[in-house]
Amino acid sequence: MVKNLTSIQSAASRPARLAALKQSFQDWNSSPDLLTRLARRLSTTLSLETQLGILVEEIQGVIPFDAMNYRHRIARQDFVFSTGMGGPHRCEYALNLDGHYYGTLTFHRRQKFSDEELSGFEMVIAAAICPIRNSCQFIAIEQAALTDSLTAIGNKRAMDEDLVRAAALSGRHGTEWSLVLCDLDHFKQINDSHGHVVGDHILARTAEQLERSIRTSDTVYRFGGEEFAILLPHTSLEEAREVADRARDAISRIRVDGGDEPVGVTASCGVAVHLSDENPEQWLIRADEALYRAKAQGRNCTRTFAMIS
Ligand SMILES: Nc1nc2c(ncn2[C@@H]2O[C@H](COP(=O)(O)OP(=O)(O)OP(=O)(O)O)[C@@H](O)[C@H]2O)c(=O)[nH]1
Repeated sequence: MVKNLTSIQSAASRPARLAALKQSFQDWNSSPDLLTRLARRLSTTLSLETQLGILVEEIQGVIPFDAMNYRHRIARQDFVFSTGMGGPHRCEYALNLDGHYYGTLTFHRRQKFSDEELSGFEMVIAAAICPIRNSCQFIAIEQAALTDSLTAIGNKRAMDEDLVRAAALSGRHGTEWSLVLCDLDHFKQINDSHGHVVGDHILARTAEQLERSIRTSDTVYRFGGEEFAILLPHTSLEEAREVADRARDAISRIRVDGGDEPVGVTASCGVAVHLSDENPEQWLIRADEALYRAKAQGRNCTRTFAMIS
């Protein structure tokens, strides 16, 4: 109680400082100074794209340029931002902070940049690098939350998000979406006979093989222990069935060193094409029913939902 009273009294005895704070807030909020405004605007967002757009706007006001490009590889994905058309002269800045790299910024112009302009770029980049670092780290964390750590492909959360998007897009412009569920056969036996390390190697190789057997527009996920899925845009049920059979064939060729002998595995697949007005759960349930039928009918085969309805 006494302590609280003291702090209230000491706060009340500092009106000059409060007035200075108020003034400084007003200056900060409406500052004509580029670096203050830039730092304030960049700190309002964790979208790297929005930040780079702000950077373009603010720099253009002092140093004219014809094009700006930014590129960085974040969490195994290329992030590229480009604006304008490049000129023959360029200056390039690798963004490094505390020993970490946060991408490369390149400015292009028809006329050569002067030394003053070059040092101007450096000052602006020095003010922008911390917010850019924060956005890069945010993308990496977001990506990690959607990635399966053993196989480095999308996890269940990524699959759930993509299924919602796919169900919304399905049917628009005549787009057909198919879903393949792919479950390794008797995987428990592999773990029990050869150990979890061998099992883990098989899971990692399965993800590799699945990624190799699809187009770049298709996506592979590991959504359970030995359960994988492939989401296929612009793909009919019959085409998806062919993809599933190709994936099973690729999986059946996997051989992992199991000590005495190489260890192989087979997979069963269930396929369902998205029906109009169907929600993602209903779609998933139908693909799962087809998979259940593939398991029940001897494994190492593909079943489509159409065949069992
Ligand atoms: N090595 C390894 N095993 C896992 C992992 N996640 C789940 N598993 C194992 O996967 C096995 C799945 O077993 P079940 O669900 O009985 O399926 P199954 O033996 O493949 O049988 P069917 O699917 O009916 O052919 C279990 O033994 C789990 O312990 C993992 O990350 N690594």
